[in-house]
Amino acid sequence: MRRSVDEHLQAVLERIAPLPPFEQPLLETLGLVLCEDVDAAISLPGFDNSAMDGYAVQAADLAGASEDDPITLPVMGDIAAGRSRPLVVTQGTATRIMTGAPMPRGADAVVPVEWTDGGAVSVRIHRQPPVGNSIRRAAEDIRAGERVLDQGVTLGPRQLALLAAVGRSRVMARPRPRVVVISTGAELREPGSKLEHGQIYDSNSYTLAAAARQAGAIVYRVGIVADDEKQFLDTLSDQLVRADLVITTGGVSKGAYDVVKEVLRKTGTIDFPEVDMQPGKPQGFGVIGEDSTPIFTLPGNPVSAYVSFEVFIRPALRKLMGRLPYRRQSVTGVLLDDFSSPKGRRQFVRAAASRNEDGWMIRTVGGHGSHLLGGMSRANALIVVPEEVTGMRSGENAEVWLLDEEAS
Ligand SMILES: Nc1nc2c(c(=O)[nH]1)N[C@H]1C(S)=C(S)[C@@H](COP(=O)(O)OP(=O)(O)OC[C@H]3O[C@@H](n4cnc5c(N)ncnc54)[C@H](O)[C@@H]3O)O[C@H]1N2
Ligand code: MOO
Repeated sequence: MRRSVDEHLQAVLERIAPLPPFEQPLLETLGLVLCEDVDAAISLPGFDNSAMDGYAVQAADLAGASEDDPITLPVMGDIAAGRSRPLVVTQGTATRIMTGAPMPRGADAVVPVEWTDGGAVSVRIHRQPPVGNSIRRAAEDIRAGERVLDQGVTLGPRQLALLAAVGRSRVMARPRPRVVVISTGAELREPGSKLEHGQIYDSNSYTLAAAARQAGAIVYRVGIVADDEKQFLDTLSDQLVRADLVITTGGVSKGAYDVVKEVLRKTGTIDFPEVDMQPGKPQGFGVIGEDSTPIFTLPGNPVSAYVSFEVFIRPALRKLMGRLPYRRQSVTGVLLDDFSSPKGRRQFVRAAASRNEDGWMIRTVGGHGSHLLGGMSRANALIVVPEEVTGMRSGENAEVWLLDEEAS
């Protein structure tokens, strides 16, 4: 089976439904999509309060106060922030007040401490405050009952600030997808262990676990499963209970030991198309197990696995989370290198994109080989070369995806 990139992406997204929302503790919802309209239960501020450390007064008592002609008032008490018993300021008196403390009845202005001698028993004031000076009014920010957040927004630090301020400890949000990452291959060893000739360290499970976590998922990196049919199936069925999505790498091309494909083909619920792209031609996607959990079987070559994540899995994760848009931010920039591209396949070329006063400048990094991790580590972008294009030259405009940017 052959598919274009767009056909395969469409086939993937058709099988993925957003996860049902549930109520979660506030901090857990960072980066998640809010699934309720939130109306404020209280006003902000909840009461008139002081914007400054100083003295609550009746402004009329200070008419004419100046450096040359200060006015002294007796200080009747102290109001710290958090005080709930109301005080009263009567004519001809002052009360010391701290920032955020409730305004005492009778007072109509706050004199900042800088306009005074700072006295605790009596205070000498050398400037006249206008009525209302340094008072933060009840409800001037948010009115009780007002709609403060609409469902569909992605929750970030600023939105969490507001939710906490109006008293919400939990909100309805679409949860993080739980993603299981499995590497297959007899040649694979854990980083930190000793390699024999012919063995390599498993990097793909780290790439994919990190990429999925960055996309907002909770990740279980299972690590390495040897090319053994029973072990692979046992691992998979063990892991399915905690997965909203499974990713495997390796074992999907035409090798004699391509276990993943051999085993999963038998389920009949997973397609193994050749997708017209480079890298990332051998793809697998379908559903597995009682809950029809989506599973991606990515090619083992490290760059192919990573590019496949960006092209297919990141959009799938964003759909599970209900987050639009599915794609990375893409920009057009000026190419600084020449390269060729296979006809009929969409090529994703590792590149370094930087911005100067003329716009985005795009330089390719490393070679085209799907095993070249050095160049990939220096890339921050992928040049997207359309199927019909067979080469690009320095000076041409190119579309790139910025790999460190969220699209908004
Ligand atoms: N005769 C053909 N051979 C290959 C074809 C083809 O069409 N005909 N396609 C090539 C392409 S394109 C790709 S991509 C790979 C896909 O291979 P598999 O998915 O079967 O993966 P493996 O054979 O297991 O591994 C390929 C390569 O990647 C290394 N690898 C695997 N897993 C990891 C890992 N977890 N961390 C780091 N590196 C890993 C593995 O050692 C191999 O070098 O097939 C081509 N062959
Ligand atoms: O298509 Mo493979 O994924 O290029 O190296």
